[in-house]
Amino acid sequence: MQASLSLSVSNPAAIPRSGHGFESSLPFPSKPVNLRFCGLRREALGFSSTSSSISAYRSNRNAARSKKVWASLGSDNGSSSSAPKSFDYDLIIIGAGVGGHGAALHAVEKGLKTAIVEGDVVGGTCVNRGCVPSKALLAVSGRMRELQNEHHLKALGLQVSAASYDRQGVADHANNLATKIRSNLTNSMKALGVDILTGFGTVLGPQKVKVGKDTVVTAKDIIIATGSVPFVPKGIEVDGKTVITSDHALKLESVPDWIAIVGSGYIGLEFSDVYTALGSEVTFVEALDQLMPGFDPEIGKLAQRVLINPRKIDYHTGVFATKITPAKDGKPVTIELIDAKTKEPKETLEVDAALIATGRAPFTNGLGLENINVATQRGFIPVDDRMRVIDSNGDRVPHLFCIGDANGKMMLAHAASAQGISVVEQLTGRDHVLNHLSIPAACFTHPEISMVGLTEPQAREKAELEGFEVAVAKTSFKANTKALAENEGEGLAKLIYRPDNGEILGVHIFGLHAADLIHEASNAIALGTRIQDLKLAVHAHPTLSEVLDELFKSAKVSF
Ligand SMILES: Cc1cc2nc3c(=O)[nH]c(=O)nc-3n(C[C@H](O)[C@H](O)[C@H](O)COP(=O)(O)OP(=O)(O)OC[C@H]3O[C@@H](n4cnc5c(N)ncnc54)[C@H](O)[C@@H]3O)c2cc1C
Ligand SMILES: NC(=O)c1ccc[n+]([C@@H]2O[C@H](COP(=O)([O-])OP(=O)(O)OC[C@H]3O[C@@H](n4cnc5c(N)ncnc54)[C@H](O)[C@@H]3O)[C@@H](O)[C@H]2O)c1
Repeated sequence: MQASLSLSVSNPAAIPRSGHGFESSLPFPSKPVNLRFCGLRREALGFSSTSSSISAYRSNRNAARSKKVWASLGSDNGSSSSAPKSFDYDLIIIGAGVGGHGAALHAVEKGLKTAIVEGDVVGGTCVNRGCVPSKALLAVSGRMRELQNEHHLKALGLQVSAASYDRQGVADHANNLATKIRSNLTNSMKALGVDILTGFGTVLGPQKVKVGKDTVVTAKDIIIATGSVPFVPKGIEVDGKTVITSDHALKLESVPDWIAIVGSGYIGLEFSDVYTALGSEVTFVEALDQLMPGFDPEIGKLAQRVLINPRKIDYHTGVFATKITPAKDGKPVTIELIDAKTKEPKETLEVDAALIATGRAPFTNGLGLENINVATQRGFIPVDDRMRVIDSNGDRVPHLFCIGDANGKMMLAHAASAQGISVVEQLTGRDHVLNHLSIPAACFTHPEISMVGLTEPQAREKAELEGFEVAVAKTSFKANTKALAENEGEGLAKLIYRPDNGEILGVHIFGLHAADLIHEASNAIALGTRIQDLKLAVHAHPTLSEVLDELFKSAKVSF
């Protein structure tokens, strides 16, 4: 079940094929271990290393609580002979992205003495090169789109003279937001007493981590949360100017007149929204037979009608971009395409720029996994459903967990964080298995797309295998007062469910604020709430949430 889910989110075509190189955005210059880190070692020996009395109090309290935690863990997590007898920390997390951050905050809340190791900057992909700056650019593209839509403005009785933008101003908005959120994340960890150790982390052996060149720290448990980097297929030359990945695109150093976007998944689609709003023409190159192959097909079709067809976007599907050469000496970027099935050469495109959005590769190089007999699978660290790392013999590695993009289960920020929280729950005495089918996903285009659970084809396949019936209910945004008041009636919500017992199998939404609306459905799946109970829930009028109210009410449950 989980395997098929992870494929639906992180498309199989995007998973790096073995032997393909990828561009790492994490060169990790080896940084000297900072003073803060040295202080932590003193703390481990009984000295207070923090200047604030609150932190000192928390640290002592954590240490006291952690003794209890260790005692309560029993022998299940048994350690190998080379394992240390006492520990600097209860928990060390390698990687301070959103996954590591979520795990760290929950760990200190639960009383664990916690350190987080970061080789670059706090916040990882999401904060510095992902969710955060991309959503800042999308906030701009949403407003530009609205201000440029005369028909829409006229329907609201508004008149606005030509909208324009300052590229550097837009870029600054994205960069400033990333800086602000990075600082929030750092401060939240410091305030709660998480020790931030700067340097590249390597697993030396059971319960032992090297930070930077030669500092060794020990912990009862270790979580690997080292994330991912853009995956660039072999044959594509990235110069960072005319052939770029999302790492470069988020800096918005230019807005090309014509840009090819290779890959029509989340990154491709969101950037097509940004670039077309800022005036670029976009050409999609997609290996599979349809655009947006990861979405429910009906939602994908609607998205194509609204997000692709009316915009300055054309596309080539069923083709691989095999060779891409950056612009040079007045010559354009060239993109050689081959038929995805026959592998016959097709055409060569000439464009101003190309954005490579062909998925992400786990960043697990240099982690020292060989020291603990763990072999990666296409770079991903194998884990079980409790995020416990599995070694080359198929056995659990005691005290070692991996969360987030590095395990490849679901490459989303909130999934990484939820996995981290789930691990901490286990470490502090409460067994917990995260239901990945309850984790929502959203694409922040205008309008937005969101989903949770299975697509209709996946649900029908499962139903056939397990022998139950599937039903589908739909509601349109056209019948929703709030959406019509906003002149945003284009939208659909779709519910896939079991009519025999009212179980929700999947919900897909395309429309205004779809990313916020999905949580009623995802929480219902997480908590096991059935449709017959949701039908009785009350929604404020007039709100967009009534789209889901109508959706649940229109389902025919024979329970
Ligand atoms: C353009 C873009 C937009 C996105 N938008 C969204 C979105 O809107 N919503 C969403 O849910 N997801 C989004 N994502 C995905 C999201 O960013 C990732 O799923 C998420 O960042 C994964 O978190 P993580 O903690 O596993 O890893 P990361 O965020 O990648 O963090 C890993 C951290 O580990 C550090 N590290 C790596 N190796 C070591 C080592 N050996 N020692 C020390 N430190 C190390 C890295 O420097 C990094 O800071 C987006 C991604 C991209 C690229
Ligand atoms: N809003 C969000 O939550 C959000 C936004 C951006 C990124 N992300 C995450 O980041 C990850 C990476 O996003 P992404 O869009 O790069 O990956 P993706 O897996 O969503 O899409 C990659 C696309 O590229 C196509 N492709 C692969 N190789 C190709 C080639 N050589 N030629 C043509 N097409 C090719 C694939 O068929 C697929 O459609 C995703 O797993 C996603 O979860 C999430």
